[in-house]
Amino acid sequence: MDGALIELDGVEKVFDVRRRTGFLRRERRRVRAVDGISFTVARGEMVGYIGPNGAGKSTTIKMLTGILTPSGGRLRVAGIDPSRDRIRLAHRIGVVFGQRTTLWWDLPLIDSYRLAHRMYRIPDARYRENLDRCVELLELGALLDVPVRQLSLGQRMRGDIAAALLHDPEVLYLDEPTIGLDVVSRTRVRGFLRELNAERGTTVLLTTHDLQDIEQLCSRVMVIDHGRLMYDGPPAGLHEAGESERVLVVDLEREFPPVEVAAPARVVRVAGPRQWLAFPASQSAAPLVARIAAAYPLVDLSVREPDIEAVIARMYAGQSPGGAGVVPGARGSQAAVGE
Ligand SMILES: Nc1ncnc2c1ncn2[C@@H]1O[C@H](COP(=O)(O)OP(=O)(O)OP(=O)(O)O)[C@@H](O)[C@H]1O
Repeated sequence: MDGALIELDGVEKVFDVRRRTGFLRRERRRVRAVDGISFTVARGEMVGYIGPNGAGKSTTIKMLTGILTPSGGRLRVAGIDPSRDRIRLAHRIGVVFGQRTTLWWDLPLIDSYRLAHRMYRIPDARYRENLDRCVELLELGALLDVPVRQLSLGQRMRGDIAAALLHDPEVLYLDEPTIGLDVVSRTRVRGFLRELNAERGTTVLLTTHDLQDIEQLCSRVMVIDHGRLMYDGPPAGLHEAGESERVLVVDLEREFPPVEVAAPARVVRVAGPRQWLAFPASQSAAPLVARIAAAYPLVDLSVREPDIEAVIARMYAGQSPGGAGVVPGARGSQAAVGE
């Protein structure tokens, strides 16, 4: 890592929204989608950017690509002001929006790549090399001649990731890259991103609703809510800051009273032979499982991860000023202000 590649200093984005409130009446509201965010991302970092629906994630990414102009603050990507120099920046960044495709719907996959080759004026040898590598690692070989509209969601997503990387971007923004993917596709996409980051040192900023994406890929995560940065630190600290819990579900041979386990683990639900035990997400499930298996006839078990909304809700509840990674003054922000 040599210096900051992404720099935000007090960045804001305010939208003016007109809403019909009656037959002839309209109300103007100002929505503060991003409310004074500051952070830097160093070259080679792989950072998660998470938050509940409407938190301001996509708005931040759109400002980082130059699609939206900030209402205030200072923003630089690779030393470039994105909204002023969008074309020059486009050669340095790659963008994947999980819910939309940049590929040509009716054309075979390879045609979108040929187009990128020309559009970005990628040297022939470099294009060939990058394409071969993406085709191999993302297993796209059999799909190159298939029209994009015939691809499954997972295949299309892999196709989109390759398209974003052909011009060797230094930064890759990924907006929900694993949304709607099955387990196999998700694992493949995560494996590829890990390799890309390790081998090429590509800086990755990833928004997702899947906490496992963050835990498996990122050494740093930022949480945004109501347009403000709530947390910036390691993923493990996220659980500590929010004291979130995982749930161990055990199936016993028959009905039992609530199983006896040591605090802070506790039984939160019993239904016939099945019992649900909550325990801190920062702790391993292994000792708990061992204890139950030693004392009860255990038939089956599974562990449920907390979702992002639950982690953030607990973070609000348990937020202590100056706690590890919790951004001071983050609480009490307002998403919208009236005029
Ligand atoms: N073009 C726009 N005009 C008006 N309001 C907008 C616009 N884009 C976003 N917003 C509002 O700004 C806020 C932040 O939206 P944003 O899409 O950045 O959230 P998000 O964190 O990406 O949410 P999600 O996880 O649902 O994609 C929301 O209140 C949203 O309604």
